[in-house]
Amino acid sequence: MGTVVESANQGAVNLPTNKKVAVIFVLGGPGSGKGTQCTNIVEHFGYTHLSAGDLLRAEIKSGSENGTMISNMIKEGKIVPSEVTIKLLQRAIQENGNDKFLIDGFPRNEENRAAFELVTGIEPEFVLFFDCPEAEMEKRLLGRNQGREDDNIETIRKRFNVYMESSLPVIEYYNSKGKVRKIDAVKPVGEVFEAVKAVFAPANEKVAA
Ligand SMILES: Nc1ncnc2c1ncn2[C@@H]1O[C@H](COP(=O)(O)OP(=O)(O)O)[C@@H](O)[C@H]1O
Ligand SMILES: Nc1ccn([C@@H]2O[C@H](COP(=O)(O)OP(=O)(O)O)[C@@H](O)[C@H]2O)c(=O)n1
Ligand SMILES: [Mg+2]
Repeated sequence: MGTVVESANQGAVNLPTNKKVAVIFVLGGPGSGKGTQCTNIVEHFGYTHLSAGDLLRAEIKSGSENGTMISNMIKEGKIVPSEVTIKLLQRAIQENGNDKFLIDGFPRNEENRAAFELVTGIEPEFVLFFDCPEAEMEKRLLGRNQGREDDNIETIRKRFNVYMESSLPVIEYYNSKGKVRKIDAVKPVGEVFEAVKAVFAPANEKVAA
């Protein structure tokens, strides 16, 4: 594994002192296959998968006071204020015994990125970026069938706009720091995972393929 980063413990919801965690951000457009590949990575390389979208959807279901706001933002394809999402991520990291995490779908804009760094002091080991053409992502989202309120063509278009305007710049930021591992995500699931394995295997040799 690469450098392990220690939490700076500056935020309102702190990670336990000295809890060392390695974080990989998993980014890419809506429908690029982030969740699908995270499931494979968990199985093969022992990471814990934290999907920002899943945590937000669970927060709605839990009847939280923020539920209505989160639900409205997801229906509009907008990005929820980072303090809400970061608290959910911090809690999930804190409650988990593992020390290595895939953070899927976060940071999605500059505000997410800067606030997470400030509050947790965590820098990602690297960013796994699933690069996929919009037409393929659209086809996948329309066929996803998970009953999601945002997988309709109107919201999908809004999510693509947010991705282009707000999320791609975050990927560019990490690219300029040499941290992006880009994967061609248009291929079938198994082929994409072969490319993912090539990124993870050198640092995780303890786990058999
Ligand atoms: N490489 C792939 N080829 C075809 N379909 C895929 C591929 N990867 C994922 N899918 C399907 O596309 C949809 C979106 O995948 P998902 O992993 O949920 O993407 P994301 O989390 O990036 O939105 C799902 O229905 C999934 O089964
Ligand atoms: N960092 C994040 C991640 C998701 N979200 C919200 O959750 C929605 C769904 O995110 P997701 O990651 O589950 O979506 P996919 O990229 O997996 O299709 C986004 O469109 C946003 O409305 C957010 O506000 N902030
Ligand atoms: Mg997803």
